[in-house]
Amino acid sequence: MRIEDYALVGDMHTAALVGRDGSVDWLCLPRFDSGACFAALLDGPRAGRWLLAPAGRETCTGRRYRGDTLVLETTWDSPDGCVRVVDFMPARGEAPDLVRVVEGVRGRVEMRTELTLRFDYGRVVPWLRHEGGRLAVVAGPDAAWLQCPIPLCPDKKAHRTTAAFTVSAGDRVPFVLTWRESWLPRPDRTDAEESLTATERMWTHWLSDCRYDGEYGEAVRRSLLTLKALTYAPTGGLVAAPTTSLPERPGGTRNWDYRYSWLRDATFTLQALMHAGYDDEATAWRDWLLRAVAGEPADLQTMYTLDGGRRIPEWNPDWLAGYEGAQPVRIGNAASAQFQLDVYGEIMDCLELARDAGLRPNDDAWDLQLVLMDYLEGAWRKPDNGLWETRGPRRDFVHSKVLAWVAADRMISAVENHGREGPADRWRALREEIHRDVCARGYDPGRNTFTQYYGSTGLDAALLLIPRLGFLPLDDPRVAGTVDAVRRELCEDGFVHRYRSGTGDVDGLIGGEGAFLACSFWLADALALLGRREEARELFDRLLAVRNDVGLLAEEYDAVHHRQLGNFPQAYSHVSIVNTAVALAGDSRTRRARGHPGGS
Ligand SMILES: OC[C@H]1O[C@H](O[C@H]2O[C@H](CO)[C@@H](O)[C@H](O)[C@H]2O)[C@H](O)[C@@H](O)[C@@H]1O
Repeated sequence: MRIEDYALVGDMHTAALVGRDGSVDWLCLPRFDSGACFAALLDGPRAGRWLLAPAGRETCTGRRYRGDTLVLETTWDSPDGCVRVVDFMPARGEAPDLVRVVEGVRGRVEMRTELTLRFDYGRVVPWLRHEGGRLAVVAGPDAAWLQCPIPLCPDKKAHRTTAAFTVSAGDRVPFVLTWRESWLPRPDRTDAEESLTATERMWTHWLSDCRYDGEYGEAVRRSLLTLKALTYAPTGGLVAAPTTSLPERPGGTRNWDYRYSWLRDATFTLQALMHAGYDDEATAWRDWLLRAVAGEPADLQTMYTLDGGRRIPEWNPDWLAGYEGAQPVRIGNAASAQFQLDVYGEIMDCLELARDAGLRPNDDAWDLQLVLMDYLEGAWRKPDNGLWETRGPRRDFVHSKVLAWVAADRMISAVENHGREGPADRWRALREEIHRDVCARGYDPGRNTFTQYYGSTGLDAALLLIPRLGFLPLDDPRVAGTVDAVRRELCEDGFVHRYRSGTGDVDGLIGGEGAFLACSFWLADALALLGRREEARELFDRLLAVRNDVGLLAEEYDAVHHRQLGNFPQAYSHVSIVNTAVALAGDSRTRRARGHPGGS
């Protein structure tokens, strides 16, 4: 399956990817960052999957989400008959369920199912047994239970279960797979039909609070649902994506684990949620942030586990061949130990935005900001790994320094506009100093553009954020100059690359990558802010057209082969859909671009 052949179902603790062939090829249980029990995505069926489809048929003829929900309908239609599989994960009760209901629509259709559970990312082959009218699949700490009304044929040698059955028009055949710790008694039975009604109602109800009513409603609503699905309900933490190691170039090595909560990605998400009227979710994330980053400011991480934990060691499950052979597969993420200067600015920006939007105040926020700002005053000159998490030498990335400016600017704003107490004059002087430094060392007057890092002539799509961040007034020629330079030098068929990659000079990684979708949306935002709305709209429409048939986007796009690349679905990309749609609607809650305090 291509990456865009998958759709997402989830229960806000974890999520599954369902292919157009009716196979669930990715599912980590019990939460996003647990071991996968279906890892076929990264190694084919032997690593675990659950196929449920008409016998002898490959891909479906159509699929869609039911209305504004995460209930997926996959349909196979042929002259002989029509059948639908309805997939969803009910809101988490005592144990996670994946429910699949086969609906006979027309005629008679021969169906088959094949359930291959492999715990720990395909490594652990469990035992199968029948217990209490259900199939039990057990190994080590994991147990899964399958409940269905048809006879199953466990293949004890191959350690998988198959079944063949026929559905006629009007038939409904429910399957429920439930996970539980192996030492606990078997879970209560789940009523598939009741769960279906409740799940539909839950998503529809959640989305009914959406305040966006612009022309891009369908794309915004699907993106909001996706972001909600990527949020870990117990803590408010958000995964960057529910997958690991979907390559940023076919067969390449840029394969990363995104099942963690990045401060940067989540900050953008907070903006999107607030734009759409989801203040409760935004508050939950703000409070997650304050818990996660409490501690020594020098120990601030760029990403945390879903509950705010800090240890995310990176390792390779070498038994997995990788998506279409892309090696290595990575679990964990070594970028968690990097120094990324921009994160401080993103935190300050996000907390100030929360104040501007009138989110319920949190007493700890300002104390934390004071401590972080103290640290930043001494640290902003240090080279860092940048927002792209380069694994090459640390540099003085211009975007990182701009974000240090943002940190000072938002602290001053909190004093000036929200009555917070702090050394505003000192911060004003710092803001001025950073501004001067960036304009002197990070700007190429010959080409009228900011550059990627001090001393480099390369460009960086992160510079597209300059207008939105308010670092310079919108009519400053350096702003349009930078936007046009990025467009000229980093675009491929209209899609924006993060920077020129491939040689290892910047990021220490050999081999290029696709166009980065979030950056492409940032170009649309920048054009809109510069008043070039038609260009912005045209680009936005092109980007929306790249979404798959159920409205989902990965991290990157291969503009040559027209394929999605990288982890999927990616919060960064969906956040960008919401933020750009709001920018195009000219929503007043889209702050920024308000000037250039602290420099010229
Ligand atoms: O390209 C190298 C880096 O790629 C990943 O980082 C990217 O994803 C993050 C999560 O969405 C995002 O915050 C960051 O800006 C992106 O560059 C990967 O996680 C890194 O380990 C890797 O070095």
